[in-house]
Amino acid sequence: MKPTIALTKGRLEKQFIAFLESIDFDVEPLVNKGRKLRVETDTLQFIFAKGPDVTTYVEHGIADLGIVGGDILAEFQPDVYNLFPLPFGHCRMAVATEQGQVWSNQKKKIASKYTGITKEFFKDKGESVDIIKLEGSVELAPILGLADAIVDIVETGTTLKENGLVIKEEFFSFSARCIANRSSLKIKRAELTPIIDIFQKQGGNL
Ligand SMILES: Nc1ncnc2c1ncn2[C@@H]1O[C@H](COP(=O)(O)OP(=O)(O)OP(=O)(O)O)[C@@H](O)[C@H]1O
Ligand SMILES: O=P(O)(O)OC[C@H]1O[C@H](OP(=O)(O)OP(=O)(O)O)[C@H](O)[C@@H]1O
Repeated sequence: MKPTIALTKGRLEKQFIAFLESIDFDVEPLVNKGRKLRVETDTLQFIFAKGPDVTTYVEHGIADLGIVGGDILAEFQPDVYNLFPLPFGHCRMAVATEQGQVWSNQKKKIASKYTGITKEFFKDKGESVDIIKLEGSVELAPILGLADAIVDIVETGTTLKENGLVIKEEFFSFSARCIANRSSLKIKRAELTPIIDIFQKQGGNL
């Protein structure tokens, strides 16, 4: 059985393929996969899934390695080896509010896709908040009065800016990371070590 790598679809998939290309890996089967969710090359099998599901496939040993955002690891805390950062997917997690919002002492409503991270953040501050779970377009929540603030990913800051929001506090910087199934690292050490080494070494050079 070829080693299996689970890739996060979307942004990270594109950036990971560019990374593979930069280390002279033949990415043609990945680039031309169409709607296929499983692609085999001569040496590897790739599967494509949403970030939280990448961690599930790796945790269950269906995938040996995974490429996933640090945000997903912080939110879901899967039981996997969190091996090393990759040189793409750099973002920050931030609390943001409407420009000019007065931050009173009253209990706040915080909207986020990341309820676990939000809960931990305010718990560490000793502040009790009501958390409202959203699935995306989180920046809408303060504008429309659903929440006082959001906790969300910021990369360039464009989405915040174009929606009249400002960062109140940044608290977590992260990038994409390479994760591994705990047993695979022992059982398939011989096959996985060269892959891990090249990702880690080349990642450091970019
Ligand atoms: N604006 C961003 N810039 C860079 N990386 C990002 C950004 N937003 C998210 N990411 C990273 O990419 C990963 C995948 O995000 P992406 O937006 O592609 O998928 P998603 O969160 O499942 O959203 P969607 O449901 O729109 O596909 C995130 O877990 C995070 O690590
Ligand atoms: O700082 P920026 O460069 O503007 O990037 C940040 C935006 O990117 C992500 O949203 P995404 O595009 O994944 O859409 P979503 O709101 O549906 O999650 C994130 O949730 C922010 O909204």
